[in-house]
Amino acid sequence: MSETLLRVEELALHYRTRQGAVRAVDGISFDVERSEALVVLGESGCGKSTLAKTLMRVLPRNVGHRSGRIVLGDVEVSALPDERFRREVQWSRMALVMQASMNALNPVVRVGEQVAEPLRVLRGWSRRRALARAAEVFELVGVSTDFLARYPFELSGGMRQRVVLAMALIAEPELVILDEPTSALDVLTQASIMNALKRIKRELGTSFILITHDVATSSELADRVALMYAGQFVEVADAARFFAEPAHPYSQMLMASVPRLHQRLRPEPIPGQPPSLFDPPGGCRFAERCPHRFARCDREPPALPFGDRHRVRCWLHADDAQPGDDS
Ligand SMILES: Nc1ncnc2c1ncn2[C@@H]1O[C@H](COP(=O)(O)OP(=O)(O)OP(=O)(O)O)[C@@H](O)[C@H]1O
Repeated sequence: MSETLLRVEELALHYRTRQGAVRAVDGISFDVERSEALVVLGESGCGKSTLAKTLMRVLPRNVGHRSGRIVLGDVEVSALPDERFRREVQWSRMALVMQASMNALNPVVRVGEQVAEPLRVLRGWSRRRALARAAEVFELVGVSTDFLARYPFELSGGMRQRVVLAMALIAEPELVILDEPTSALDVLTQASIMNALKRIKRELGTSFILITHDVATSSELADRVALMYAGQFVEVADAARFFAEPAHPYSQMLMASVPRLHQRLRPEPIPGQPPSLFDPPGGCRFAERCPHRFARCDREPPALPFGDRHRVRCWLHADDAQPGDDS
């Protein structure tokens, strides 16, 4: 039986800047089940990293508005004070592999020690016990235990990325958030890391939120897909359904823009640019670029239910809305 691990309701995070508020995450709701991988797709700047950082509470100082509920298991983690969140949730129940974190390993500390560190800090384990556990996790992510005593500069990019993944997994969190974990790597290394993630999901029952702009790689792991646009999720659906029959016009155009082998039609780029997050348009945020725009798009569409666990933020899918309808 499936069981909800993470429930996010109306999450919003705006940054304060001299030019005004940047509405990087603006009313996002979704859930993730145990042992499920949700892939968050979206163009650069749409708010994907901000979503990850908001969930994990690793935010810069210039946070303006923050609201919404985050429930992990049966704990409303968004209501916990920082200190309790750090002690009880961060890294132990929910871990984050930040964008480019493989380049942020400490250059003067052996990688085994770095991976073992969270167990020493969070659980007070001895160095020896923590290193023994680090060796197990190295095997899980496909790094030979011979590498435990090496320094980061002695490892390839792919190996460093696996080490960072091991660090996220060491305390056996129920949820791991990965922000563009393979974008700097070659395709074979990407595929091998995706396979390791699939195995971990199956064997440990870990849930993943994988953030990426790479449709092809993400399809390997995805059970569900959320497509983000200008701070909002425009569609959330089962992966098979999303890839075969995307419902939102942006999803359809995104899928048509992905080059495929054996495809007769040429991939079509999406014309135009996403709106500014300083002052996003009042109606549908995709309307400017949408070939199906009609009068109702001047009003902001809600995330409309469209079958089981499928939501689409588009008036075309409101039962009573049709193109040509001026209401
Ligand atoms: N600390 C900050 N202060 C102000 N604005 C910020 C800050 N961090 C990010 N932004 C802005 O918030 C928006 C969302 O950024 P974010 O990094 O979350 O997007 P992204 O989808 O992860 O992009 P990418 O794929 O390029 O990393 C962008 O307009 C970005 O310029």
